Amino acid sequence: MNDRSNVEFSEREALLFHSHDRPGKIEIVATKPMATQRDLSLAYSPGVAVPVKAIAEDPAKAYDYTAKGNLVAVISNGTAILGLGNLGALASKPVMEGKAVLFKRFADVDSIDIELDTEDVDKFISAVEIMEPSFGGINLEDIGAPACFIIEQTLKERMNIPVFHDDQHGTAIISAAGLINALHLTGRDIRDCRMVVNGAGAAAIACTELIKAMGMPHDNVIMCDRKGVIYQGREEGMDQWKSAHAAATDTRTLQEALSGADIFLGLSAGGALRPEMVMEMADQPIIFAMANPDPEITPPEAKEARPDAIIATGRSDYPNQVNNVLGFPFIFRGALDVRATTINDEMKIAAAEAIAALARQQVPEEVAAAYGTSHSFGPDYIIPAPFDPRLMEIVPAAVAQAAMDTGVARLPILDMDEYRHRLKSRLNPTTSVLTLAYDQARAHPRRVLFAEGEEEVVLRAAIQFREGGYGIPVLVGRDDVPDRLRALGVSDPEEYEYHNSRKSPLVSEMVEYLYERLQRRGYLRRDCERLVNQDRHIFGALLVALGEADVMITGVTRQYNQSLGQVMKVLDPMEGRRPFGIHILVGKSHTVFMADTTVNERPSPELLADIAEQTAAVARRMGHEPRVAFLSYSTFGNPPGNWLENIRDAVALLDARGVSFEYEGEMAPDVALNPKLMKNYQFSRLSEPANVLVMPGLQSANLSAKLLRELGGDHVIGPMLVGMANPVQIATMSATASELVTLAVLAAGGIAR
Ligand SMILES: NC(=O)C1=CN([C@@H]2O[C@H](COP(=O)(O)OP(=O)(O)OC[C@H]3O[C@@H](n4cnc5c(N)ncnc54)[C@H](OP(=O)(O)O)[C@@H]3O)[C@@H](O)[C@H]2O)C=CC1
Ligand SMILES: CC(=O)C(=O)O
Ligand SMILES: [Mg+2]
Repeated sequence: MNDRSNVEFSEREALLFHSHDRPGKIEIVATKPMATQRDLSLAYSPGVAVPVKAIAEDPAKAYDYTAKGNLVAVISNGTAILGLGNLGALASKPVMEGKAVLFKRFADVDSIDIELDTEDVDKFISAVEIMEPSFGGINLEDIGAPACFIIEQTLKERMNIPVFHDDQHGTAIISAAGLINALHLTGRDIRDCRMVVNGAGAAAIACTELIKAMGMPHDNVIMCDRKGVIYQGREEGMDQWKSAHAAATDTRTLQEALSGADIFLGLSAGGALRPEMVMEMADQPIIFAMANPDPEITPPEAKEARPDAIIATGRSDYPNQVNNVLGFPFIFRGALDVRATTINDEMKIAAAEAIAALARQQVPEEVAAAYGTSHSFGPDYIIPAPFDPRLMEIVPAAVAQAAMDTGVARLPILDMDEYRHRLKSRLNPTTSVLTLAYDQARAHPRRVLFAEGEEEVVLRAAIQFREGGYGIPVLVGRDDVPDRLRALGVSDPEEYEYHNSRKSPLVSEMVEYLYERLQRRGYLRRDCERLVNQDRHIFGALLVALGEADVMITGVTRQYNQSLGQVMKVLDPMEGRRPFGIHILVGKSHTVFMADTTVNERPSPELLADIAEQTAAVARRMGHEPRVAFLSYSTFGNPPGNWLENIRDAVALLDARGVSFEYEGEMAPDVALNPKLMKNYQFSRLSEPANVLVMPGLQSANLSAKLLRELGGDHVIGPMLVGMANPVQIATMSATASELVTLAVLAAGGIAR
């Protein structure tokens, strides 16, 4: 299918993708149980009559009792399917289904595709306008110009929900965001640039209008269509929308128009821009070849002709994807959440600015990983990737705020911070659990020591930690730390504190400190000197011990137990505590805490009881009412075995201690977690499935945690080390930067203790 980009697939593969399993890309999933007769009576007749009457009395109640408020129709007649042209309503269905699933994937907006088999503008309008009761918003898609302008304008006037032609405004918003950053990088002022737009259809006209509204003078823009330059006085193939952009120019072809131009904006068809045309453009030309599926010119061709160019396409498999997918899910999210009556210009500009600003910030690790290479703001990264999780928090909030500021919000958001948290948790359950911890870390920034500052993943974590405002990173590393930070896109690496064990003035104090601790454990002074100079875990832990940092993060360069062993040469557990590890499993609707997954091989009854109490405390700190299950292969003595006494004694110890949470055991994991199986044990003291699982021993605990991490559907946080006097977190060797930041935040915020 395509041999030039870095993603290859065959036509067969594309067809199989769409046909395998269940044909197509969407299905409907019920949000209410449909298991019993009673459920059916409530969901349908007779129960359904109650909300019917309520809505008849007060139409706004439709938002409370139906899916309307989160439902968007993606509607097309297939007259301009991508850049493939007019292939009809039915052929557009795969694209419309695709848009519907993107709505869901990126912004948790429910969406359904509707293909209307008509090119008659009035019929199209009548069909859509009577759908208003069904939907919270209408996304028009792939309707050719000029019909699309009339359709959208009329529907906007007639409907009281947002109507948004994505090829026009979605594209305009994203290309404006990309252009803001490309101009920024090349030091240009929008008022002095010359731009050539190829295409004069839905997308091209809307993009040009927005860019002119942002300050580019009308006389600096030349627009071309299939017949060449749209000049003043041209009569052939014109309409009122093209005429509005006709230029006073002697040029007649795209090639002539491009001579000396700063910007090429392609919204036409694949292959329309040839390398020799690009050669004529100004220095550092900006080339947005946005036709889909094939751009006007491919990035390799453009780069060969002009190595100094900044190049963007509409595709995800090249750098700089300027595609409306970056916009429409998040724009509708914001509009739906305030029940906006429309999506106005202020909301569009707010979205463009928010997206542009995001690209100038440090790229999160999961995004860098998805790209397969590291990215920071520059010619190959002028626009965030659609799967950047920050889009979901930032863009809808900006759109919702603009809707409120311009008086089109029917349900204003009273607490914007709370709304942003809600946005994050819609997609990523981990973040809702962590939100408080992140807030806490921001409110009380602490000094966090990243002991393995020679590792790129650690540097990334330190950057994210600082840029997120979560605290002050302190790095252990050599003198190239600033250069390496700069290479990762940090503009002020000198602001980062780092300690080099070969040069640190603290070394002699550290050696004394360590020798004092280890002299009766078989260590000579010179052993201690060597440890301080050569072991970053020891050196890092000593920095914490001497008060240079509050929290320590390490673990990516060594096995867990080796890292822990070194750290414990320097730092102590809390008085009367034995450190242990917790893995936190975060699913779509549940969070489970599993312990001890990392430290104690055969916990005694006392230790099992301690682990239960302390893990319950962590669960509480993370907003969950703990229900502890002591796990075993056996449930209440069945099958009988030799290893149950420890667990029973631990349960008895909790009885004696009179703890304030539910606990029960011994029980198998399915009994602990499955409500149906639980019902077989009416005497059990757990009122609901357990959310704290105390494991009987390290073997089963560690391997369960690792299996779940590798195979399970849940997101896994941890292992989180608790019980140390100074907060220390030891990550796994496979940890990503985001995972390191999470551990740092949990430790700094006092949740992991
Ligand atoms: N990256 C993105 O996010 C998006 C990309 N697009 C892409 O933009 C393109 C246009 O889409 P849309 O505006 O919806 O479609 P329209 O049908 O509304 O407009 C197409 C326009 O392109 C012009 N055109 C077609 N071929 C050429 C050519 N070889 N040279 C010059 N002009 C040409 C047509 O000229 P004429 O008027 O003479 O017929 C027409 O003006 C498509 O390729 C689409 O995939 C669209 C939306 C978003
Ligand atoms: C991306 C898009 O909407 C298009 O190419 O039509
Ligand atoms: Mg489209």
